[in-house]
Amino acid sequence: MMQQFTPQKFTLTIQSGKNRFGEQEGFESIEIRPGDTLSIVGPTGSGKSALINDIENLAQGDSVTGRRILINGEEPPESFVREPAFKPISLITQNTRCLADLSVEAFMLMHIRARRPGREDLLDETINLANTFTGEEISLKSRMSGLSGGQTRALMIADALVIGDTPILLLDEIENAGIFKDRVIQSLQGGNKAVILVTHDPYLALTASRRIVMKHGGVSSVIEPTGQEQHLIEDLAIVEDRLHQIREKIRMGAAFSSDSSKVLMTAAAQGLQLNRV
Ligand SMILES: Nc1ncnc2c1ncn2[C@@H]1O[C@H](COP(=O)(O)OP(=O)(O)OP(=O)(O)O)[C@@H](O)[C@H]1O
Repeated sequence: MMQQFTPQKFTLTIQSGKNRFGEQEGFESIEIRPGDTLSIVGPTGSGKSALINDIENLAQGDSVTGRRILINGEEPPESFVREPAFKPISLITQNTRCLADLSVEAFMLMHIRARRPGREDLLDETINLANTFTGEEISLKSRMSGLSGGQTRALMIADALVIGDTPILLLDEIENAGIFKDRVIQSLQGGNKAVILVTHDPYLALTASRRIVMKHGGVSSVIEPTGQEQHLIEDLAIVEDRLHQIREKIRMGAAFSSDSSKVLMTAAAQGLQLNRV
């Protein structure tokens, strides 16, 4: 029987370890509860994936960083790590691929039977949600192995949200995955999960409720926004929207005239000014 977690009672704690130079990290412990969003930022090689992996593997001082991950204040039982049905954490990376040569329908039903027996109704909900995340529609009859990278990620995220139902969701740089990230984030924020995402995307990084900054393989600081960044977030949303429109036009094969840039910059400037009023 699968483990059910009560969101109100679930806490994941990261206890600090050491950076690449053997120095203690810049925090003692970080507590994460369902409903929290945390972004992990930092330059290449700064230890973002290592942090995500520590959380995924529920490290107990046994990784290169020496961090420990507690569940509800205690060392989690071995079954949380080894048995997929008990694991309270889902991880989706850019490399998440499905090797099963099944139809989408058969794969999803298999997962529902393992995690949510009797809830076959979740199949449609999952596919519909996945199709809001991707521009290329996924059908129940598609082969899992034939899905594009964007379709696979869209389906895996919808699956983690609707069927997996784990209290912690880890996303490793999903912004490059050919999905509508704003829609994904909206869905993630509505749920009773904690979302921890590694990102190089300014909008995703700033909209999280806490920002973990990585340096030399360790956490150098944890920023808790005070509201001062709100204007910047609103401006970024306008810029993002313009970029999205251009990206979609390019995908559809559009070419642009020499006026396009002027029109774009004026529209963006107007948007930013309106935003200031
Ligand atoms: N605290 C640490 N002590 C020792 N080695 C570490 C530590 N943290 C990370 N490393 C090692 O440093 C290397 C780079 O770390 P990692 O892949 O996590 O960086 P990253 O920020 O995810 O990089 P990228 O942005 O390129 O994906 C890895 O080999 C990792 O095992």
